[in-house]
Amino acid sequence: MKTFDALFAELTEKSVTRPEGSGTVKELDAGVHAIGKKIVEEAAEVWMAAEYEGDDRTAEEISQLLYHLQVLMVAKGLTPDDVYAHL
Ligand SMILES: N=c1c2ncn([C@@H]3O[C@H](COP(=O)(O)OP(=O)(O)OP(=O)(O)O)[C@@H](O)[C@H]3O)c2ncn1[C@@H]1O[C@H](COP(=O)(O)O)[C@@H](O)[C@H]1O
Repeated sequence: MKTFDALFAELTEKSVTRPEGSGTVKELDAGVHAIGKKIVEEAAEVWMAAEYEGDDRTAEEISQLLYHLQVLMVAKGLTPDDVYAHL
């Protein structure tokens, strides 16, 4: 089981070490515009899953949305604390 903070640490490290085959590195290289489109796409999938696909699928789609939000955070140099400050 991975937490939000553990995933963020993993993605931050990958952005620095840039390992071969990392989807995160590929997405970071695609840029903020492309990441933003993934976020919108995943948000729609969360909505559809919540309405029509049950709790497991909804949780899975939420995890994917959180992942893409974290990639955007890394791309923009934002930390979880920057976000938590607004909660
Ligand atoms: N949690 C995730 C995660 N959630 C979602 N995704 C990506 O988001 C996509 C969402 O799947 P969809 O089926 O909705 O999208 P799709 O349209 O079929 O896929 P694409 O054609 O858009 O890639 C997946 O294909 C993954 O590319 C993730 N990619 C990576 N992680 C974790 O991030 C960490 C680093 O991953 P790498 O950088 O790939 O090593 C690892 O711990 C991974 O488990």
